[in-house]
Amino acid sequence: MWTAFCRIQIQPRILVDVSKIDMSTTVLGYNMSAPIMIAPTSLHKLGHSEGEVATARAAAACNIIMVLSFTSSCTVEEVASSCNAIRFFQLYVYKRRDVSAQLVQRAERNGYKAIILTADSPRLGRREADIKNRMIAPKLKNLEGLLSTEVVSDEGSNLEAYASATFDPSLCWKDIGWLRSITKLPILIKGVLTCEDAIKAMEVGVDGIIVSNHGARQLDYVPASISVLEEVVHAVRGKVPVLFDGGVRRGTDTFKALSLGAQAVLVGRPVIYGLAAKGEYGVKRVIDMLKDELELSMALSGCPSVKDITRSHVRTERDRVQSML
Ligand SMILES: Cc1cc2nc3c(=O)[nH]c(=O)nc-3n(C[C@H](O)[C@H](O)[C@H](O)COP(=O)(O)O)c2cc1C
Ligand SMILES: CC(C)CC(=O)C(=O)O
Repeated sequence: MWTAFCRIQIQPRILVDVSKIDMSTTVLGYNMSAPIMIAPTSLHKLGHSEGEVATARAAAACNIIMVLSFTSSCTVEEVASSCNAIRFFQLYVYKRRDVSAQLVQRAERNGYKAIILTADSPRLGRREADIKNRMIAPKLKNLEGLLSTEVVSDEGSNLEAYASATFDPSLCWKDIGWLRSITKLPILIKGVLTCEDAIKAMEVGVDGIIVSNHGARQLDYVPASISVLEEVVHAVRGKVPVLFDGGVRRGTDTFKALSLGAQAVLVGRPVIYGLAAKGEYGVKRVIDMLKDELELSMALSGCPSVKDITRSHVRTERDRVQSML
């Protein structure tokens, strides 16, 4: 993914008044200090004893939106009562639909503002490190009293065994209607990589799209998500917001994704690294670094505000090929 970002050049404009840089923006009408969000990642207590509560407090301190994973270590309620961060809730749909429905309804009751349906995981990808290390299955506090996620298997990845036992591989487009019937919250689909799926998502009436390849953890040989962002943006034609994740490590990466039409980026691994290193402070540092780098990139590109970042501020490989024809 990093090499895909490297292939995109930035085309700065000079002699623009950049004495003030405004990174603020909105997603689904919620204000944020910068177009950077926290991607849903599971089990934050593997990184730090305070888990998602620390992550959420950092999101609140930075005034950015956090997406809580369905497979979080802390409960929906614990995270909600820990701070005033704007939170979205990521959903996996289980074979036991009633369990997923209860989680959605708890999220709604506890002030989460949107449901992010992760649609790229009917099954778990073949994660060979997890198989070799005999990855443990998560004990999910959210599901206490609802469903046991303990899978007893002596070999391979217990995470994979857990996913096979619980995730519903029959989930399909018509089920967006089911999800609509159980919540009033906006629904965003995470895992779109083609314009065909972007069009289908709009046909079933989703409120937003997240271009993502799940951090390259699912299917090998899918494209780097940054390389398909633009075609999805074209297909969507501004009808719903398009968010982006995958490989954002620098402010320049955020700048490139915004130039190609993303409304905001989500960041996965860097947040977990910051959490593991220094808890809430570590996550805040990671976000502050990404914000500082974006601010400088905007200044040096002649973009005083997020809306000033346009398609003509980047040059992709396709642009270079076309200019040679
Ligand atoms: C350790 C880990 C756990 C993840 N857990 C989830 C999850 O529970 N739900 C989900 O939708 N995506 C999950 N993802 C994918 C992220 O939401 C995101 O798509 C991806 O990590 C973005 O790429 P980045 O890590 O390069 O920023 C996970 C990713 C990682 C690295
Ligand atoms: C528990 C897992 C299925 C969470 C996930 O989405 C991931 O590890 O990529």
